[in-house]
Amino acid sequence: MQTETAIKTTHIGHIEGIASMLTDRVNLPAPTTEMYQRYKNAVPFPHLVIDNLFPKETLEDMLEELPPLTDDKWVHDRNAQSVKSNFRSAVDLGPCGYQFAAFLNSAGFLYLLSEMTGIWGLLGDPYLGGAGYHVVPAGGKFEIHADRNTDMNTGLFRRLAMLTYLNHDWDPALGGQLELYNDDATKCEKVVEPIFNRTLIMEIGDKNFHAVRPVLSDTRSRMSFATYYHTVGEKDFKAHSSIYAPTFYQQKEPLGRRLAKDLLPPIVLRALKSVK
Ligand SMILES: O=C(O)CCC(=O)C(=O)O
Ligand SMILES: [Fe+2]
Repeated sequence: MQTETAIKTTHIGHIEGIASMLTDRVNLPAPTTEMYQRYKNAVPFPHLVIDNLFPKETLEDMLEELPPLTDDKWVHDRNAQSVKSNFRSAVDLGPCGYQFAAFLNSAGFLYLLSEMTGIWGLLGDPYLGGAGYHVVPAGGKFEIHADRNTDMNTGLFRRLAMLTYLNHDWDPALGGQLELYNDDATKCEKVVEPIFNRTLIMEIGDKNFHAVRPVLSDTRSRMSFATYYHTVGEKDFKAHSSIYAPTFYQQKEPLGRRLAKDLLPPIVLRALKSVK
C-alpha cells in the first residue's frame, strides 16, 4: 500500500502528488498545495469552485444516457423547503454515470480531495445516499440550509459535498445560482453560477449555510451530479438531518398568518383552516 509520503514525492512535470496519477481523469488549475490554501481561506466557509475539472466528454456522455423525468428511476422531492428530483438508486445509473461514480469513490480521487481540503481518511459513498443526479426543475429551489451531517446508510460523518453542474449555456437570467451564506444565514457572501463542468467542493458544517435560488426558466431544469465524502464520526458527534435557517430568513408567509400560528390555540387554527 502506498503511504502519504510516497504519494507526495511523486512528480510529473510541475504536477505533484496524487494529481500526477490522475492527469487523464482530472484537470486542476493549480497544484494541490495551492488548492488547499484556496479551500482553507475561502469565504464564507471552506470551499473550492473548479471549472473543467473533468473531461467534458465524460459529462456529456452522462447527460445523454439520462432518462426523462417521467421515468420511475427518479424520486421527486417536493416540500416547502426544496423542490428537486434524485435518482432512486446508484444501481440505476447508466454505464457512463456508473464509471463516473466509481471514479469519484476511488482511492485516487479520495486522496486528491484530502490533499485539497486537509481532511484525511475520507470515505466516499458508493451507494450515493442522497447524492447522484440532482435535478431542480423549472420553478424549483432549495431554501437556506446546512447539510445533514450523517450518511443515513452507514452512520458515517459527512464532511464534504461535491457538486458538478451539468448545465450547458446556462444564463444567469435562468436563476438556480448556489448561494453561500455567513454563519448565521443572514447574508449571502458568494454566488456560484451552475454552469456546465463547474465543480463545487464545500465543507459540511452546522453553520455552513447555502441555498439554491429559484430556477426561473419555464422549460429548463438545473442539473448536477452530487457526491458526499465522510470520515468516521468523532466521539461527541451528534447526527442531525438538514438544518434550515430560521424561518424569518426564508420566504415569508403573510404576517397575519404567522401571528395567528403563534398566538391562536391549535383547535382554533384547525377550525379556521377547515373553512378556507
Ligand atoms: O445544487 C447545489 O448547488 C446545492 C445543493 C444542495 O445544497 C444540497 O443538495 O444539499
Ligand atoms: Fe446542501
